[in-house]
Amino acid sequence: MNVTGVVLAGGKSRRMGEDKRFLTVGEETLLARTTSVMAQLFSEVLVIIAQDSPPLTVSGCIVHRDLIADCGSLGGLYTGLARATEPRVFVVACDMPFLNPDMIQWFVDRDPAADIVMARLPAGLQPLHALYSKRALPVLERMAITHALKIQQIASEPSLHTTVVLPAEWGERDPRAQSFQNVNTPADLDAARAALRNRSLPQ
Ligand SMILES: Nc1nc2c(ncn2[C@@H]2O[C@H](COP(=O)(O)OP(=O)(O)OP(=O)(O)O)[C@@H](O)[C@H]2O)c(=O)[nH]1
Repeated sequence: MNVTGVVLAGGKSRRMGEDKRFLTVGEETLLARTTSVMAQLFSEVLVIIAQDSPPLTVSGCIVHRDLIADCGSLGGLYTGLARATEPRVFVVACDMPFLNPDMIQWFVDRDPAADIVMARLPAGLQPLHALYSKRALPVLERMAITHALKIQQIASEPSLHTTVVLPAEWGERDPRAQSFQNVNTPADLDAARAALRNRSLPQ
């Protein structure tokens, strides 16, 4: 479908206090959960790690190091987009325990003419469950150079066509917005594990 899947996995996990990628939710680590959903959808899946990260191997994925250092998730997105062999990428964070393949597919199909497809949540735009075309690369590069690292700001870039998906649209598919949740703290991790246990209970 001319889209590369990108999983950002180069964060410092400061709020968690230990490397989030290898914490388990259910049977699998967060990194294995996210990459296995992406591998169901995309024939090329890239995992982007920090420049100073120890080596990492992820089954079925190609691992790249950040091309630019110290630019946080924006640097990871830039690297994924630059390294992708397809003209567009769908990017997620490695700490999203409830990625939904149908929802991702729906985002990918939502507006083939757009340079960016991003959800608006009640708290604001969610740039790490989003589609980007390579046309966004020069803008991301400029943002990195000027250290304007809030990826959401790309949505108001006049040279790019951004489609914002509103809660009224995605909410039909995922009323609890679980697709967009990420795990930052030990309390978030406990909540994700509890949500998974509740899901597996017979209704
Ligand atoms: N490749 C890459 N990914 C990053 C970088 N910084 C953050 N990420 C990823 O971007 C996503 C969101 O990161 P955050 O949760 O905001 O940051 P974090 O560093 O993981 O956690 P904190 O240290 O608690 O802020 C996660 O998937 C991170 O692994 C980076 O410098 N490079």
